[in-house]
Amino acid sequence: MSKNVLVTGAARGIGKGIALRLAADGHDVAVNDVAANEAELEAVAKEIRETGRRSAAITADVSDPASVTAMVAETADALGSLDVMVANAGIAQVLPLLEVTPEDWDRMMAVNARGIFLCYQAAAKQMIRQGNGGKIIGAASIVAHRPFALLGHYSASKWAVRGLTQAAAMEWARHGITVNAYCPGIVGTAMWDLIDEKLAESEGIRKGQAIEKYSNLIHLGRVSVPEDVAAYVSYLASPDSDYMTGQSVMIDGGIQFS
Ligand SMILES: NC(=O)C1=CN([C@@H]2O[C@H](COP(=O)(O)OP(=O)(O)OC[C@H]3O[C@@H](n4cnc5c(N)ncnc54)[C@H](O)[C@@H]3O)[C@@H](O)[C@H]2O)C=CC1
Ligand SMILES: CC(=O)C(C)=O
Repeated sequence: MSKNVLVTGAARGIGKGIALRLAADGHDVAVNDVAANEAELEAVAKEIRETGRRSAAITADVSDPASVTAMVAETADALGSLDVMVANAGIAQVLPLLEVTPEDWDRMMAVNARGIFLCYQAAAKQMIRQGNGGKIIGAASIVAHRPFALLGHYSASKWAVRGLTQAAAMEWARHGITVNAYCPGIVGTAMWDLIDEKLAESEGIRKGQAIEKYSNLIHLGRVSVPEDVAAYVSYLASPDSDYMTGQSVMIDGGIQFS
């Protein structure tokens, strides 16, 4: 059955992959990103419309409460309801914990923890008003289970998502809303380009070597692509996952066992 979906951080990377997969599954999909990425976001919405599904491109900063409320209202206006929220937007920063400033910490938490919380909460309020339940899905990470050195404050923000996902699942179950998170390992996106570059700088190695080093720990033998994550989100958005809530599952090629 076709559902009305909103995916944040969908101008590129994993969010774009999820938006295109959910459209291919037969859903109508509104997409969000920051205003600076409006052109790329519009291109994703156009690509979705070309598949025959409805879409809307909504620029908003997910760390801003008023913008998130407006984004959810705009999605419900454009598509008729909000049935599935994919709170995907996130940022990363490579820095030793001894050098993380309070401002670095606050920026990380503002987008990755508060932003996910605001999206979860605004979506839940909308779904409760609609009265038909819903599915809320958030971006955590393998580092929400097993932190990576030099990604300390990023890891903390993803542990926050994992805890929030469990608490929200408990509180909103009575409204028929399930809440789950996805925990990718290493996905070849702009985010990992940046991580690789910064790790290379800090370890005095060449660009490309850091991701190579981490890739050697992946039992399935390759870095993942957004489609790997999107396939799991497709399941979370489908009725097949109706009895699953509060989970933060790793899609990591087995790197967790290294
Ligand atoms: N790439 C990876 O290896 C992994 C990524 N993740 C998580 O998956 C999610 C997506 O990551 P990628 O696609 O790799 O990153 P990316 O950097 O390629 O894309 C993230 C998108 O989110 C948008 N965004 C950032 N801040 C925003 C804000 N305040 N409001 C609205 N949009 C905002 C960016 O503009 C960008 O388009 C993130 O939450 C990330 O932490 C988790 C585990 C691994
Ligand atoms: C970006 C991220 O979450 C990892 C683990 O690389």
